[in-house]
Amino acid sequence: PNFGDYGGQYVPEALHACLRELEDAFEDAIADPSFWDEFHSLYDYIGRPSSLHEAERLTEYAGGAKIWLKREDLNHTGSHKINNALAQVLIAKRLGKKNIIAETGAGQHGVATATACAKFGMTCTVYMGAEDVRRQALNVFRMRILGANVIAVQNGTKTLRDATSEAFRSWVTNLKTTYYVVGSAIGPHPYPTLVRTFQSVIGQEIKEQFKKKNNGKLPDLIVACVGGGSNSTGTFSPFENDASVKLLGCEAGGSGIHSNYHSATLTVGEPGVFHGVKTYVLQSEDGQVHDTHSVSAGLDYPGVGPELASWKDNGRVQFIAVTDEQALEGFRLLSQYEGIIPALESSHAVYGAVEAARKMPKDKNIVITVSGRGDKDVQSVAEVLPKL
Ligand SMILES: Cc1ncc(COP(=O)(O)O)c(/C=N/[C@H](C(=O)O)[C@@H](O)C(C)C)c1O
Repeated sequence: PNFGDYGGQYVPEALHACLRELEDAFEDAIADPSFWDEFHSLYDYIGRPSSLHEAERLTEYAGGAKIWLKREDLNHTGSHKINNALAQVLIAKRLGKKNIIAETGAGQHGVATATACAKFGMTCTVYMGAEDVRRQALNVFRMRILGANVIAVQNGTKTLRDATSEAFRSWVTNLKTTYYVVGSAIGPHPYPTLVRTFQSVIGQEIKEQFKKKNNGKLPDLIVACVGGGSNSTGTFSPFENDASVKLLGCEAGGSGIHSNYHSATLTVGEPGVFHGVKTYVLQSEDGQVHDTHSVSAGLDYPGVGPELASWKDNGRVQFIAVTDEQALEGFRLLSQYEGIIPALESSHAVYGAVEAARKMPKDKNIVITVSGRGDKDVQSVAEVLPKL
C-alpha cells in the first residue's frame, strides 16, 4: 500500500512488468532536471501559471470569508487535465512508445490527451462510454478534430468505469508499443502518485501566488471537486503539512446520498479494490460495484484515488456530497456573479465553498480550484436553464 492502508497493484501478472517499467521511468523522469526543463518549456503552451484572483461579487453574495479562484479553466483545452496529459506523454516519449491510449468521461482528459499527442506526433485512441459520448458531444468533436480515434464503449453503464476497464484491456494486449495515459489519480501504483505529482503544480502555484498577495499568509480553507481525485490531490498535496489550512473535497451527491443516484464514494462508500487499487468504492455488501450517477460526467465514477481515501481516514481532508441541484446553483452563481461559466464538475466546489464562506468571518480566505470551463456542459444545462 502506498497511502496508509490504500494503494497497491491489484492487477493481473501480465501488467506487473509494465507497471514496474512505468515506475522506473517516472522515478527517472522526476529526478532528471532535463525532464522538468521540458515540462516547464510547455508552460507558455498550457498557459501556466494559471491565475489566482479574488471573486468580489461571489464573496459579497456569500457574506463571509473572502473567496479566491484558481483558474485551471483558463488552461489550454479548458481544464487541469492538460497538466497530467502532457507530463505523461513526455514519459511515453522517454520510453520510446508512440501509441497512446486514454479513458475519458467528461471528455476533458480525452481532449487533453489528444492535444498532447498532436503536439508530440503520437497516435491517440480514447475510450469513452457511449452515454458520455452523447452527453459530452462537443468534446468528442474536438478529440476527432485533434486526430484521435474515439471508441464508444457500449458495455455496462456506458460511462467512465466501462471506458476505464476497456482501456486497461486494450493496454494489456499492446504493452510493448502502447502507453496508457490515465486521467485521474486512480488505478494501480504508480498512477495515483504520478498523476498527483504532475497535478501538484496547481497547489504549488496557489501557495506562491496567495502568499505573495497576502504578505506571506496562507489561505484558511481550500476547496476542490472530487471525481477520481487528480485536481483535488494536486491542489491539496502541497498543503498537506500546513495544519492551519483546512481542505474540503466536494463529491457528486447526484439526486442525494440516500438515493441510488450519486457518486459520493468517500461519503458513503467502503474500502475495497477497484480498477487495480485498494481505495474506497461504492459497492454492495457482496462487493458488487454500484452504478453511479452525476449531472457531471467527470465526477460520475464509483472509485476514487487512494491518497484521498487515506486523507479521509486520517481526517486531513473533509469530504461533502454536493447534489446535482446544488451543483447547478454553483454553476449559476459563478456565471452570474463572476462572469465565469464553470464545468459542472467544478460547480460542485463552487457550491461547497459558498456554503463554507457563509459560516466564516470576513477576515478569513477560501481558495476554490476552478478545474474546468463549462462550454462542454451548456447543452445539458440548457435543459434545466429555466430553473437557473
Ligand atoms: C473539468 C473537470 N473537473 C474535474 C474532474 C474530476 O476529475 P478529477 O480532478 O481527477 O477528480 C474532471 C474529470 N474529467 C475526466 C475526463 O474528462 O475524462 C474524468 O471524467 C475521468 C478522467 C476520471 C473534469 O473534466
